[in-house]
Amino acid sequence: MTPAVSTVGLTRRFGDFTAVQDVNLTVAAGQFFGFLGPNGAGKSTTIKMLTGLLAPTSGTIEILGLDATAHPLEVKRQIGVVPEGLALFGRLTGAEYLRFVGQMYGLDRALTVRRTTELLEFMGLANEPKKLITDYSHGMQKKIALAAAVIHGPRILFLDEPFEGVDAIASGTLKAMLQGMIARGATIFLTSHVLEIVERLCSHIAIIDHGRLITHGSLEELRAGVQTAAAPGEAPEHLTLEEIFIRVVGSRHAADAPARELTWLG
Ligand SMILES: Nc1ncnc2c1ncn2[C@@H]1O[C@H](COP(=O)(O)OP(=O)(O)OP(=O)(O)O)[C@@H](O)[C@H]1O
Repeated sequence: MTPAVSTVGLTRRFGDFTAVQDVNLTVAAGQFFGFLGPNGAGKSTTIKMLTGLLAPTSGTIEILGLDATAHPLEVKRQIGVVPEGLALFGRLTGAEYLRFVGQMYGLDRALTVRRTTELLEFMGLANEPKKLITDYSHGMQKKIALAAAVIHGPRILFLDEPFEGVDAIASGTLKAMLQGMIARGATIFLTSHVLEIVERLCSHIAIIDHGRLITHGSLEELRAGVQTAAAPGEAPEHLTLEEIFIRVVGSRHAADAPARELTWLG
């Protein structure tokens, strides 16, 4: 089956600095994929390239079998994105913004209006219809960005830190929505530092560090990769994703860790 996302040698430089280096990544269609890494590892830069917000320096990207550079519009029709910086139109109300986005995707007016109403209610944003997006709280802005990313029914959803700043109740609703999309055959590509959520939602994981992909596979494969051999008769350790992440990434950073005590603090 054609992968949802496939990159070969994906690289992005900013001047002399290489933010993403030679990344070969495959995400099968229908996967709930978690893209992890420490701060500054290259996650947002990679998502921006996959979604056409940033040009790669070199390498290729295929989205659902389409070359993303050669077919940018076809690709954009199939994907939804909640980028790092959200990029909303603050002077519009939530409803105005969703109607605008729906029409940009070519949905007819009646469908756009229907989905706008459904999405605002679903996200708990229907109570203050006159409020401008610029006056939304951070969590509300995340929700309207997510609503805009799904209004056209994308086959792949790219989410950069979707749960950051979203309250527990809304986060439960969002998780249910994402799981529903997966059940109906969509692919979700997600970055998050909340590893507990990633562990609960994602079946496949990649970890990037200093711009390079360091591991890539199902959660079970990652677990097996770092598992210490169990003694005969002893059950193998059941490592959480957080423990796996710390073992894989932490060991690479141990050498450059600063002194662990701030003696002037009390
Ligand atoms: N426009 C830019 N110009 C120069 N450097 C950049 C630019 N964008 C990103 N970088 C650098 O590229 C590296 C990767 O950044 P990126 O935002 O992709 O990291 P990230 O993994 O998303 O981090 P975080 O988890 O902190 O959001 C960082 O060192 C960052 O400073």
